[in-house]
Amino acid sequence: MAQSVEVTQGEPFLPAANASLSSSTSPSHSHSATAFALLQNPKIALGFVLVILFVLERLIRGREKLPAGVKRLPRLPGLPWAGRFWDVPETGIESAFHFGALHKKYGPIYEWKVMGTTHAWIETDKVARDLFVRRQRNYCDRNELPAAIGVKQDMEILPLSGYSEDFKRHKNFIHTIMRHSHPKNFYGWPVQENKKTLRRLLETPDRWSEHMITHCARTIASIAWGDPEHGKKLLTVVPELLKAVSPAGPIINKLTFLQHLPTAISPFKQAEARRKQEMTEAFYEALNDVKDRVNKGTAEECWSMLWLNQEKGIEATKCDFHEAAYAIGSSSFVAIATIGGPLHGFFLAIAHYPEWLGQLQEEVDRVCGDRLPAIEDLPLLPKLRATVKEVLRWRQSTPLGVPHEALEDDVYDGYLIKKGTMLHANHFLITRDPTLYPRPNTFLPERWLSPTYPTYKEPLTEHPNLRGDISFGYGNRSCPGIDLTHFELCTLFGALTWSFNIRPTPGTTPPYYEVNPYVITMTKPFPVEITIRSESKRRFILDGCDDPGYTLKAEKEGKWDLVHDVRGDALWDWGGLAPSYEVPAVPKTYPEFA
Ligand code: HEM
Repeated sequence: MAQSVEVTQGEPFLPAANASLSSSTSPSHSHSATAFALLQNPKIALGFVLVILFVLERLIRGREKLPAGVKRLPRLPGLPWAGRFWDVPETGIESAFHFGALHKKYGPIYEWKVMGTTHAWIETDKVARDLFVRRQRNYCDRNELPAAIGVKQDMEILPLSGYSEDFKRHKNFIHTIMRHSHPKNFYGWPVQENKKTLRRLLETPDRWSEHMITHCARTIASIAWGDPEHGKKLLTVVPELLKAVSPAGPIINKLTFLQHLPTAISPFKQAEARRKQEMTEAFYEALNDVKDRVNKGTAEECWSMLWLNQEKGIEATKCDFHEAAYAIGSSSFVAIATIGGPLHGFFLAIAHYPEWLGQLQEEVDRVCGDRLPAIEDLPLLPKLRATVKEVLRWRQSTPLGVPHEALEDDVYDGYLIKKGTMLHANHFLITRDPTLYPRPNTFLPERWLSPTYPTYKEPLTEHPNLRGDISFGYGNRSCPGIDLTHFELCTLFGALTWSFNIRPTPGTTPPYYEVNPYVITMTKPFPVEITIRSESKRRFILDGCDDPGYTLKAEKEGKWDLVHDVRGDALWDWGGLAPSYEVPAVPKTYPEFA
C-alpha cells in the first residue's frame, strides 16, 4: 500500500516529458497519446464524460417502449439520471423567466429532468386546467422535499402534504374555519390591525416593509389564536421552512442524493429536526394558550375556539390536538409571505405608476369621506379591487404556484406523463399571455375596469374580485385563503390610500423585478417617502389607535422575541426573506415578457 502511494506520487500519470517522447513514435499511437493527454485536463475530461452520458441518455430514452400512438413529451436535453443539473435556476422568479422563455421552443408542456426527478413545465392556462382541474384526481399529490424530508408524509403542513384521507380531513378543517370566520369579517381582527399599522407607518415610515410583514403576522395570529403576540412565533418559524422548500435554500435541494446521508452526519436532517421541534412548540404553545384563556373566560373569538368548542363541521374532521395545532398553525404561517408579497407590490406599483394613487384617492375619498374604507364599501370601490387584482397579477407571490405530482401514468393529448412527474404551472407566464392580458408587463388596473380589455367583467359592483384568480392555483389543491386575502388586501390598500401620499424617496431608484430568491417572492424593500395626507387624518389615526403594537423589540427577552436594531440604520430583513434592494452597478436586463 505504502509502495503504491509512493509510485503514484513520484510518477505523475503523464508528465509533459512523456507526452513529447510519445509524439516521436507512430501516428496512431501519437493520436491516442494526445487524446489521453487532453483527458488529463479536468475540464476536458468532465466535458468528455458529459458527452458520453448525454449520448447514453438519448440511446436509453430511444429504447423505452411506449404504447401505440403515445408520444413522449418534448424534453430538454440532459444526462441520464442527473439530467440538466447545471440548469437549476437559483431563484423562484429566475425559474419563471427561464422556463417561460423555453416555452417558445418546447411548447405548452415539456419535460426537464434533474437528479432522477422528471419535471413537467406547464406554460398555458389551458394545459393547467386540463390537468389540474379536469383530471385533478390524478394530479393532486405533492412532491418530496429533500431539505424538508418527510414533510409530504407527516400530514402536518397542508400545502406540502401528500394526497391521502388525512389530507382530505385537514383540508376540510381549513375550509370549515374559513367558512365560519369569513361572514364574521374574520372576527374584526384585520380592521383592528389596519389601524395599528397606520399608526406605525405614521411614526416610523422608513420601516414600512417591516410594518407590512408584522401586520400580516399579527392579523393572522389574532384570527388563529385571538392574540397578535403569537405572530412572533410565526415570524420565527417561517424563514427556516421557506428556505428549506426553495431551490435557493440548502444545497441538498440541488444535490438531492445528499438526502440519503444518515441523520448522525447529515446537517440537513439535523436542521430539519430542529425546525420541526420549534414549529411544534410554537403551535402547541399557541393552542394551549387559547385553552387557558377559554378556561379563564377571557378568550376572544378565533379559529382555535372553533376546534376547542367542536363547532359544527369541525367535529366531523375528527382532528386531535396535534392535528388541530398544525392545521391552524400551518394555515397561519402561509398568510404572511403570501399576503406580504402584494403589500410590497402595492408600494412598487405606486413607485412606478404614481398617477394611479391619485385616481385611487379620488375614488376612496368620494365613497368614504372622512372615514377609513370598510368591507361594506367594496361594491362602490372597483378601482380599489382592480388594484388588488392587478398587483397580484403584476408581481406574484407564487410565480410558479406549488408543484402538483402525478399519482399514475397518464396520456394527455397523445403525450405520456409518467407517475411521479412533478408538474409546475408557470403562473407568471400564464398571466402574461398577451391575448388575454394586452401590454402584459404594464401595471394596468384598467384591464379589469374597461370593456376594451378581454379580462373585463360586469357588474363592476362585483367584479373584479379574486374568486377563481389564477394566482391561487388550480383544482382540489387550490388555495383556501382567497377570501381572507381579498379582505386583508382590500381593506389595507384602502386604508393606506385614504391616509398617505406615497412615492419613492427622491433621488433613489426603485427596483423593477427584484424579489427575494425563495418560492414565495416579495419585492425587495426600497426607500419610500410616506406622508400623511392631512392634519385631520393624522388626528384620526392617533385618536383611533392609542397602541401601535410594535412587534419587534430592541432586545431579545423571551424565546420568540424578534429584534430590530434600533441603534443602527439596518432595516429588519426577516431572516433574509426581505433583503433591502441595492441598485446594481450594471443595470439588470429582463426577458421581454417580464
Ligand atoms: C396572496 C395571497 C396568496 C396566494 C397568492 C396564495 C397562493 C397559493 C397557491 C398558488 C397555492 C397552491 C395551489 C395549487 O397547488 O394549485 C396555495 C395553497 C394553499 N394556500 Fe394559499 N395563497 C395566498 C394566501 C393564503 C392564505 C391567506 C392562506 C390561509 C390563511 C392560504 C392557505 C393555503 C393553504 C392551506 C394551501 C394548501 C392547499 C392544498 O395543498 O390543498 N393561502 N396558495
